[in-house]
Amino acid sequence: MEAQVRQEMQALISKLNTWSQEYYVNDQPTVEDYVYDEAYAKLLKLEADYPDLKQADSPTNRVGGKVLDGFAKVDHEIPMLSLGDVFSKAELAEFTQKLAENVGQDLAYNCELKIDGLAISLTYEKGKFIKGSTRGNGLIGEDITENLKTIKAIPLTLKEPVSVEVRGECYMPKDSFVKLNQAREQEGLPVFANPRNAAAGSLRQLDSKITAQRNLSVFLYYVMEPEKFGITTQAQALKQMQAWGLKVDEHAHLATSQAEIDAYIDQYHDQRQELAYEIDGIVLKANDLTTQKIVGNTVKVPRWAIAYKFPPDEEETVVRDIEWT
Ligand SMILES: NC(=O)c1c(N)nc(OC2CCCC2)nc1O[C@@H]1CCC[C@@H]1O
Repeated sequence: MEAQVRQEMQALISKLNTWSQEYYVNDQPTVEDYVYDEAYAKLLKLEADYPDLKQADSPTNRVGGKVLDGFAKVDHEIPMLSLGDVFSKAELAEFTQKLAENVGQDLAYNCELKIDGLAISLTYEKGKFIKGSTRGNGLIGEDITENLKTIKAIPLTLKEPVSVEVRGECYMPKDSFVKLNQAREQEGLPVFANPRNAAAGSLRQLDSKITAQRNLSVFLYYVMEPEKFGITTQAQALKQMQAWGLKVDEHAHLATSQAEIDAYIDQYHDQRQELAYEIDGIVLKANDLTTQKIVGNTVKVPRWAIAYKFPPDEEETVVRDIEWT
């Protein structure tokens, strides 16, 4: 009997985890929501009837029971760096010009959208998600593992049993942000100023059941110790993370000229309204990881990457310029 129940549980878990990966990571669902919900309810019932048969990678483990009374601190052995900013294509060209002179050759740059969220770190041990934290001040962050486990875009188990730390951005999609603020207005609660603040507030909940309701998502953009996995470029790092089952923004583009970089900026400055999430610019990274190592970092930011920030939207400045007497 037990073996049969365990088998039924494992069948449900693998279907639910596959459907979750398709919907939340690949954004390509293959079943309707009610199919997922029915299977999830069946699994919950089985786990209630046979609690000691509950499996470790069951999706029901995503929403923990306990409410924390604080967040433990996490030491980032390798600091979580920030990014230097430029605000014009001219400044950006200066940056790439200087870097090319410094390195003695023209570089290929991996262009990525700059997701307007908050930086997080995820640690997997033999493919299992075991710890997640905020960037904090770059050296010390907060352990928010319980809250990150509720985010369905973060797989609890990778497709390969690798032990790796990855870093990325946690964000709240635009439509979730609008719905959340409408609900808060209904309840007479203060609304969030922007999706970034809403994501930060949602990740800092001591009760992970609240985080679970906030529809957060993530994009991963960094593999720690890439040489351990034979990764030699940033483009390859993104591909490898996707192969492991991690969510990576598909808008990245490898540019080999300033013209290509400028075209990428124009493309996404225009298209950003259509994106399901807010971006505040683009991030340029020297694609070759050996070059990154040679160029190195300052205390706060890498010398091999830069953020180009979009100018604030026109309508915003118009509002700001009006004398509100
Ligand atoms: N917000 C982003 O989309 C983003 C990105 N696509 N790529 C990076 O690369 C890191 C790697 C080393 C230093 C910056 N950082 C990003 O955001 C930074 C992280 C910390 C402050 C910014 O949010």
